[in-house]
Order: sequence, then structure tokens, then C-alpha cells
Amino acid sequence: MTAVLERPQTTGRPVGAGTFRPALLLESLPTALRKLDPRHQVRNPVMFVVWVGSVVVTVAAIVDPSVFAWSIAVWLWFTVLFANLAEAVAEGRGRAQADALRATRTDTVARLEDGREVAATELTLGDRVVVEAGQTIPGDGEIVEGIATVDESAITGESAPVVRESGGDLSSVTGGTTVLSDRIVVRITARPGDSFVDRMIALVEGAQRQKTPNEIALTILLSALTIVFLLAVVTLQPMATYSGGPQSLVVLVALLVCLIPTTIGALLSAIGIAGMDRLVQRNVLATSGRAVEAAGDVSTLLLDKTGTITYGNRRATSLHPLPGVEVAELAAAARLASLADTTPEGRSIVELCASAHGLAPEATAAEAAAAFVPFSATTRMSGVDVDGREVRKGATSAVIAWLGDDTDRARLEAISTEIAERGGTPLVVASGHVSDLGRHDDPDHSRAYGIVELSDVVKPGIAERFGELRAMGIRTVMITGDNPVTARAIAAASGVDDVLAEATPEDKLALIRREQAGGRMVAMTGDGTNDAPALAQADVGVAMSSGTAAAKEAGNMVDLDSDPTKLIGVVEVGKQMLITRGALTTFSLANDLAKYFAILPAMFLAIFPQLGALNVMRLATPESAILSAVVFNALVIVVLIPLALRGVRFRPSSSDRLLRRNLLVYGLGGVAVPFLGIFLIDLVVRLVPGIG
Ligand SMILES: Nc1ncnc2c1ncn2[C@@H]1O[C@H](COP(=O)(O)OP(=O)(O)OP(=O)(O)O)[C@@H](O)[C@H]1O
Ligand SMILES: [K+]
Ligand SMILES: [Mg+2]
Repeated sequence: MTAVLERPQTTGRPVGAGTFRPALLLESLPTALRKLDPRHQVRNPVMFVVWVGSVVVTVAAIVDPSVFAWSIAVWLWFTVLFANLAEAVAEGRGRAQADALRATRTDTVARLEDGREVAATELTLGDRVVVEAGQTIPGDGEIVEGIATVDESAITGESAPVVRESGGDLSSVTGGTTVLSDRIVVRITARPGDSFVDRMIALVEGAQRQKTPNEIALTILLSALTIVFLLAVVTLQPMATYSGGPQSLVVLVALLVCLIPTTIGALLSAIGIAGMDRLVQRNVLATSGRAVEAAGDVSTLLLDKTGTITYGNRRATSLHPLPGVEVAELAAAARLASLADTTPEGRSIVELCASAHGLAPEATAAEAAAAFVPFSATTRMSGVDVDGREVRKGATSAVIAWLGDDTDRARLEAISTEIAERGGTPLVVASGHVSDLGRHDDPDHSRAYGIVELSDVVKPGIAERFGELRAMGIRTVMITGDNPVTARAIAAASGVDDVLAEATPEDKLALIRREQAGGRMVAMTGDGTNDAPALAQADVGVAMSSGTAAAKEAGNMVDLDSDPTKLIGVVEVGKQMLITRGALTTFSLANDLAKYFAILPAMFLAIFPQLGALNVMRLATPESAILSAVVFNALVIVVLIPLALRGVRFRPSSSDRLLRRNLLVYGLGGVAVPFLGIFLIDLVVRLVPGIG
């Protein structure tokens, strides 16, 4: 199975022009012809008007044939066809991606835990399947038992195997990927036909594409403009008749089509499809076009410290016992509190105790029988209850609060601050007794042993990325469950704009609501079940593919590479889509000026010879002028298809500056280009007998 998806871009740069092949135009022609069906056209009001105009002019040409009438009729049909072509080409590229994705869907046989074998397509929610080394995972699910290395290259294109295991935030597996080692039990979380890959296929093929809110707003605006021009053209006729020069139906339709915003009307849906494609090329699956659009409007980016800004392999690096405590005693307690802790932090503590202090990395039978208290982002502690003794490790403030007053608080805080100031994370190790009252502040039995230092490293290059985001007017906020001192140290090293430390999942949710209340659009990434509420609340929630099913359900995008920094690229894709749409709208509207100068003098030259002065392009005859404008109007759509698909290039800068720059480039360009274009087309068109 060799599904080849384009590799994701390592930087957030737009995918290059290489993704558009001119041959695509020809390949998409049959689809474009099929789209001439009026039931399809009616969904795009601007192009529907052109379609009706083409019918009207064709009838007029049949009734009263002339080279001019037939030429206009043919080029009006071309205009509709070219618009269809833009959409068909965009969909065609999506189809190629869909085929690559489809190749990952398996027709494998799934082995259920109870030994029965069923086809992968027959699996239902909650089925537990066993997958062993060399076998393909039959569907999306969560590992409920075991740990395995998985080859996800079929969906991510990334050849390095990844570790997936039950329990933590790395428990998700995707159907179509292959287990390389060990044996896992997977609980199926998606119905066949409704997996992430299935949903993505439907999206990139355009089958489920619904107009996004901005797209709808723009369509309404373009429709309104079309109605205004329609009224203007219709009311022109009585005036023309009064002046003694009634216009033919063919000329009136030609004028109308040239004035209504056909360029953006033709390219609008291609721009939307292309934005979605660009995300898929980066291995990000969006569940709606709306999410992609929202990404372009994001003004606050919430980023996890651990794993996004830092490498995230926060590992225990040293032990700091309190005065009067043997380091061996601290190591023993730290190990005990971590034996059943499957988080990377927990495992690294057991490893440190084994490598530096000679303690056994495996739990004895008695130790394994102890009641494990798992880490939670709310308690910020974890540990075991054994023989009426509670052994805990956790964030300094959390453990001090748990121990009560009678601890060497000052000393614990001093060591913690020292660790935190170098960007490390302190974990206090302590134990207490379960008293009859269920309290832990029995001074005879509660004690702290010391501190485990966890270290993590800030990713290189992250400060530059934040600089670019700042230039775009996007605020970056680092959110972390870690203490404020560590948070500030990492914030300073990474150049993030703001920090929220000791954040519980509720705090994250509240922060998002606060930003949104201020009218800001918020994007965030997450992988844990804890992140699910915040992912759902955020305007753009990117869940890691490796994350829990809850996180993936809550977000509106999934990153197949599980790379939290991808969020930055996602925002860039969204921005580029909005900028492209704005630039082509500007261009489309600015085009009108030249067409006006081409057509109006031509229409009334017979009655008002003075209008000849307005014929600045020196067009040969009234017929050649009108036909040239119509031909230009059609050709400009084809010429702009690559730009619509590739997206307008942009440098990171504020929205205001971008807007001004685009108005200048695409506004002035939109005014100038058609003058030249129509002039050149007229040189050819005038050679046609009956026109020139
Ligand atoms: N396995 C663990 N056992 C006990 N305490 C832990 C464990 N893991 C983390 N902690 C403590 O809980 C705090 C919060 O952890 P949490 O995972 O919620 O946030 P974080 O990983 O620091 O930040 P981020 O949101 O960037 O992932 C940590 O700073 C640490 O002090
Ligand atoms: K037009
Ligand atoms: Mg965390």
C-alpha cells in the first residue's frame, strides 16, 4: 500500500505553484461541461445570470444570425465554461488527494478480542480488536491495552514509526496504519465509513462542501451588485430608445455580463476548495470549510508549553533532597509514586531512579497491588496509596497545599524557584497518612522528601515564528499547568506574548471565552481529554491525531502528524485563503472601469459621435470593442485559475497593511490590466470579417 500524500511543508510557506499543471485544465473539461446543467449553475447567482444571458444571446443569434451575435454567444458560453473549469480543476486536485487517502482504507480482516474474525467494514462502535506486529489496524480507535510502535506513513507520509499506548494522551490509532511491534487491543471509535479519513475524502472531493459564512456574505454582496447592474442595463434601453439608438439584446447582455463581478463569481468556490486542499497537503484534516476560514481570522493563538513550545519530552534529570533526607529515601519515594504512572514524566522518574540510584525499574508484586492515583491536570499530583500511607509527587504548590501547614515550605519553595528559573519543572515528593478523618495534615506522618527536577528544552526557531505571528497582528498565549516561574522562564526564552500558568482545563476554557467576548477569534491545539472542552470552545481547535478520541471529536481539525506547532501553519493557510478571496474580488470589481470605457462609447457612437473621444483604447469598431471586452472577461477567468488555486503570496504583516497593499496591487492592476488586454484582443478580433 503506497498512498503518496504530498509531504507537509516544514515551514508555514504556501505550497508552490508546482501544484497546478496546465494539463489539469484539459482533464477537467468533461466535468466542466457537465456543470453547465442549470441545476448546478443556479447555486452561483452571478454565473447563473451569465448562463441565462448565454441562452438569450444564442436564441437571438438563431433568430437573427450575424457573425457578431454568434461570436458573443460563443464567448458567453466560454465564460460559463471557464468558471466551471475553475471549480472542476480545484475538485480534481482534491480527488487526487482523496484517492491517496482512500488507498489507506483497508479491506483487512479484523480479529475481535473473543477470537471471531470479521471484515473491517463490518466493525461497529465499541468492538475490541486485537492487532499484532505486521498487521494493519482495521479502523479508527483507542488502544485499551498494550503499547506498540505504529507505522503511520500510509496517512502521514512520515516514515519514522511512532509509539502508541493505552492510558495516556497517545492512545489513538488510525485505520490503515500498521503495527510494527508488539500487540495491542483497540476499541473501535468510528463506524466504518465515518472515520476521519472517510470524512476527509468527502470533504476534499467537494461532496460535502458547504458555503462558509464569509463566502455566503460575499455571494450576497455579489448578487446585490448583479441586481444593481441588471437594473442599470435594463433602464438603459428606454433612454437609448429616447435618444434614437435602441440597443440590440445581444449588446445589452454583453454589457451586463462585462459589468457584473464574473471573475470573482467564477473563482470563489475554487478558492475555497483550494484552501481546504492546502490544509490536507500539510496533513491537517478539517471537518469543515468554516474552520479553515475561521483560521484566517484568528487573532489569538493558545499554545501549550509542553510539546509545542518545548520539545515536550519533559524528563527527570536530578533529585534534590530536603536537608536531613537521604537521597536514597527521596529516590525510593519518587520511584514508588511513579511506578504505575504512564505519563512521560512518570516513566522518566522511574528511569532516573534506576540509572542513577540503582533501584529496580519494575514493580514487585506487592508494589503492583498498591492503589494507583493517576495524574490529573486538576490535582496536579499523582502517586499511590499503600499500607495506609499515601505517597504523592506533584506541582510544588499542589503538594504544599496537600501536606498542610507543617512543612518546610520555605525550603521547598526556594529549591523550586531555583529549578523554575532555569525553565525546569519541580515536582515535590511527599507522603502522608490516611487518618480517620481522611486528612493528611498529621504532623507525625506527613513529610516532604525533596524535589525531582524535570527538564525540557525550548524548540529552536520558535521565537522567529512568534515574531511573524506578531507582525500579522496575532497574539500568542502560552498556557501551561506548570508553575508561574517556570512558565515565565520558558516564555522569555520563546518570545511568546503572554502566559497563563497553573492553568486547569477550566482556566483554559475561561481564557478562550474571555478572548472571544473581546471579539477575538481563538485557535488552540490539544491532545488530551482534558483539552476537549477548550478545543470545542475555540474557533479553531486542532486535535493531535495521536490524542484521545474525545479531543478529536471536540476539535474541528485533526493534525495527522501530531505536531502542535502546525497550528501556526493552519492560521497561515486560512489567512492566505481570505487574502486571495479579497484580492480577486478587488481585481474583479476594478476591471469594470476598462470594460465600461470599451463598451459604452461603442454603444452610443452612432448617436453621439463625440463619445469617440472616450474610445481611449482606439478599438476598431463598436462590434470589435464589445466582443473584445467579452473575450477578455472570459479569458481572465482562465488566467487567474492558477492564482486562485495557489493563493496570493503574502508576507507576514498586519491585516491593515495587507489590505492596503492588496488594494493597491489588485485594485490598480485590476484597472490597468483590462485596458491592455482589451486593446490587444481587439487587434486580433478586428481581423474577423463582419466584426472589424
Ligand atoms: N505525572 C505527573 N505526576 C505528578 N505531577 C505532574 C505529572 N505531570 C505533571 N505534573 C505536574 O502538574 C503540572 C501540570 O501539568 P500539566 O500536564 O497539566 O501541564 P503542563 O504539561 O505543565 O503544561 P502544558 O499545558 O503545556 O502541557 C506540571 O507542571 C507538574 O508540576
Ligand atoms: K464581469
Ligand atoms: Mg501536559
